[in-house]
Amino acid sequence: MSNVQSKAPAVLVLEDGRTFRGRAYGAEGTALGEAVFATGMTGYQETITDPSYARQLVVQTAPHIGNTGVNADDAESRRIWVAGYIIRDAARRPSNWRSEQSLDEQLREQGVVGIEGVDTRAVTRHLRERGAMRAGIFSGADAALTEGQLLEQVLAQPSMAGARLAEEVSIDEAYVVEPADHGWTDEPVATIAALDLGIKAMTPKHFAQRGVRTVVLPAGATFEDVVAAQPDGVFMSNGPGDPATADAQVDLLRRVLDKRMPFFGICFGNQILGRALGFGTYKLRYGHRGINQPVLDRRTDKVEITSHNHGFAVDAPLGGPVEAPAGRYGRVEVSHVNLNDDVVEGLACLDIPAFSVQYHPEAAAGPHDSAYLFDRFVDLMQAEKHGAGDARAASLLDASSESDALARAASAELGTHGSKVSGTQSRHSTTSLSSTTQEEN
Ligand SMILES: NC(=O)CC[C@H](N)C(=O)O
Repeated sequence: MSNVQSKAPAVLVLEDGRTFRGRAYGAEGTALGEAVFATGMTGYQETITDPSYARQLVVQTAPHIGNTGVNADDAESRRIWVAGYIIRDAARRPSNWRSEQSLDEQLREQGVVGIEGVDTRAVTRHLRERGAMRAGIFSGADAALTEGQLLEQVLAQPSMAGARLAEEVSIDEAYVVEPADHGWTDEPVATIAALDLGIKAMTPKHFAQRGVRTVVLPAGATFEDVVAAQPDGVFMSNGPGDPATADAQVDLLRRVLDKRMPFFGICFGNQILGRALGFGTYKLRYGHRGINQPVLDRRTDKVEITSHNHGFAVDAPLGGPVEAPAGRYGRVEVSHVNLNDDVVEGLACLDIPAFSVQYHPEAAAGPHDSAYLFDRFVDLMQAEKHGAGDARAASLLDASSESDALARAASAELGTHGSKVSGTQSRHSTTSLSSTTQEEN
């Protein structure tokens, strides 16, 4: 097997000077990016092909990687996007009936530098304490330089804060995903314009399975492009980089909201809605990346186990509804909260048809608990189309008056949860939703 031959030395260098030695995995050379850890026990192929990981060196906490190989169906986009890959034990031999290639081969083919044989638990603990940071993987001849020289390269790269990357991973030409492509046999129920900021393939699939046509537009699409798709609703996807740089998309979304077009956003899309409504965003210390994050839907009081990949979050108040700081969109409330650290995981507007979540209802990989959000968007578009928008707003209002009570009940229960660890990432650690942490992840 090709990965058995690959034993050149490799080193991971973090920006604070800590180094970890291992062996080359995938392509040999240099990879620079932000070191982050992902806790999913499955789904490595979906992880590496998620465009939101652009310019990141991903540490997998699952110790065995590559066991089931890779195949064309499970890729979430057209290529691998992680800038580098850090693992403990590489499978010597993929074993699965769906496997078409080994992961090691595919990383080589696409020129992605990795490192194996690293104590990924130690790397993860370090990043958890010190925060995600700039790093480099150097293998083969590149690993022969002195640690000082390698560190210099690590420090010469820009940091993730301030990075504008969505345009780099997006498409050049619009395309359409038809419901019929995914088994829908009736007439389409709606059309949406979806801004590809790093969209995952599973997202339009979810829409298609509900009868929705998705017109996927490049990240730089204008309001006129959106209108030309004649959409019943607008969607903004997940994507890499710092949401503070997404001014063009924030402006576009404001025009969408001004026209009262129904809106749904996922991850980067949630951060853009947050900004359009007038909230700020901030960088989390180490972020949420994995497939087992507990999130409370405050409208239903249900806890979902969810898929995450974000390093930034919206800075919005966790209490009841507030007037959107931007002034012209009425009231908004935090609809979803992460139960590990109180980070804002969703926003719901009460007076306009718009909502979003910070996590990944499309899963891929991950649990399917949150797929109801796609149904919620279809319902929202139908309600607007049939002039039932006011009734919808009223029903949201009812739900929101319940949500304080729900949050209090959740808080009482969480009080017995016994948190002990340093460092929540949230700006809201003193609020009523308790101060639990990310210990279990
Ligand atoms: N998956 C995403 O959309 C991530 C959004 C943003 N790049 C963040 O890290 O928070």
